[in-house]
Amino acid sequence: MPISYQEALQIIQTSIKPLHVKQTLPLLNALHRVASQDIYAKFALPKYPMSLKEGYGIAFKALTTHYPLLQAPYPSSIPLGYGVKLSTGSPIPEGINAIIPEEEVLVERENEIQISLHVTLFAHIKKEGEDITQGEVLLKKGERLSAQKITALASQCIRNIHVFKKPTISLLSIGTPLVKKEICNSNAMSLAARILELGGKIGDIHLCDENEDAILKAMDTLVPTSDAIITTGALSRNDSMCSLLEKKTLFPLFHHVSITPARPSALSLLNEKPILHLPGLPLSCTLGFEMLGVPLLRHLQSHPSLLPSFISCINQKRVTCKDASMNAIPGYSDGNHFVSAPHYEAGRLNILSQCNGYALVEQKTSIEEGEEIPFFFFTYPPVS
Ligand SMILES: Nc1nc2c(c(=O)[nH]1)N[C@H]1C(S)=C(S)[C@@H](COP(=O)(O)OP(=O)(O)OC[C@H]3O[C@@H](n4cnc5c(N)ncnc54)[C@H](O)[C@@H]3O)O[C@H]1N2
Ligand code: MOO
Repeated sequence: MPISYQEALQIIQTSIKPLHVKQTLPLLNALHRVASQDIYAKFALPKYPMSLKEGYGIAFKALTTHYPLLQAPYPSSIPLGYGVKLSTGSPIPEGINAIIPEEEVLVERENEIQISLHVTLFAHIKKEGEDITQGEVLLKKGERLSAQKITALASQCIRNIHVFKKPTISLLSIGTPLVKKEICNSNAMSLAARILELGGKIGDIHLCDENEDAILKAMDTLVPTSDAIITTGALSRNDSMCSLLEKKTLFPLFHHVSITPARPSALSLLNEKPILHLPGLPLSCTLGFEMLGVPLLRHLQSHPSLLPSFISCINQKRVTCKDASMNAIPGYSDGNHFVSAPHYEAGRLNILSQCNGYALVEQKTSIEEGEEIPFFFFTYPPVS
């Protein structure tokens, strides 16, 4: 009896330990890595109020249009009715409460400006701490370092950050036709590329025949140098991977999940290292990885949530679901609408290259046109 998808996720969360191995890296080398501690702002930015325009700062005085200009060094506070010349980014002297951009000045002389009576107080002034306040959290433990997050860290002169070690994932492709080179190992390359995209490292990629001894031997070789292993293939009834799990030679934390495709998937532990077993059929393998491998990788990297973010999309074309299990339906979304891939049977190989994500639906016989469904982008937020 397969367990539900939610139960499988819960088992990943509760039975697998996140890696929690920390390293310190220079900021740029840490791009896309997961922070292992909160990082706080050491100081406020800007450090002082600054002008956002080339022009003049004035200490506004009602009904005044002529402002004599003071030269630096300024008095401790600019008296009402006086002005100073300022550049973009200049600190604003005490007492200045409005900026007049130079193009709005009516008459510009060396010692005096003439402006209109209508002045907007505090316009074009960036306040102290408006960008970043002292003590503010810039990056949270578990958050991934993006180019956008780097802006804030670099502005604080932070050069090195503490991140979690990348999980090293090894792949074991099971199949005699693979060993005999009758078929090319597209599953391993596909998973390896996806693991790299998700911030993992690839350990070894091994091939082995569909026999129990060969599988166990290969796993013994891979375990010491890997944080986790993914096997593909030989999960059909009576196949060697399936029987190793059924006999509990490899103790399954779960085996058979109520998901479509990739129902025969399993998770086991060998020397405390997680082994995810995915089917060999290419689309079952890749979508099984999205449903179970992505959460495992996120968990190993201490992500607070196992599933990536999703958006709600309006289904554009009726889709029939295979059964009531959690169905992953590959397709394309423009951010608002969803269209499923035309044919996505488990054995198909090159479907996902025309998709940018998948919808997840459970307990449904069909998804009607106009129905709202959750959609997961392969890369979130989507690139291009
Ligand atoms: N009688 C039944 N048959 C099947 C059942 C069932 O309940 N009763 N379950 C089906 C389900 S569900 C799945 S999923 C698959 C699981 O298949 P396997 O994991 O045993 O797949 P393999 O036999 O290893 O491979 C099948 C096929 O896939 C291609 N393949 C395999 N590995 C690779 C690779 N690394 N790169 C590229 N392509 C690969 C290849 O064409 C294999 O021949 O079982 C159903 N059957
Ligand atoms: O994993 Mo299978 O894809 O349910 O045919």
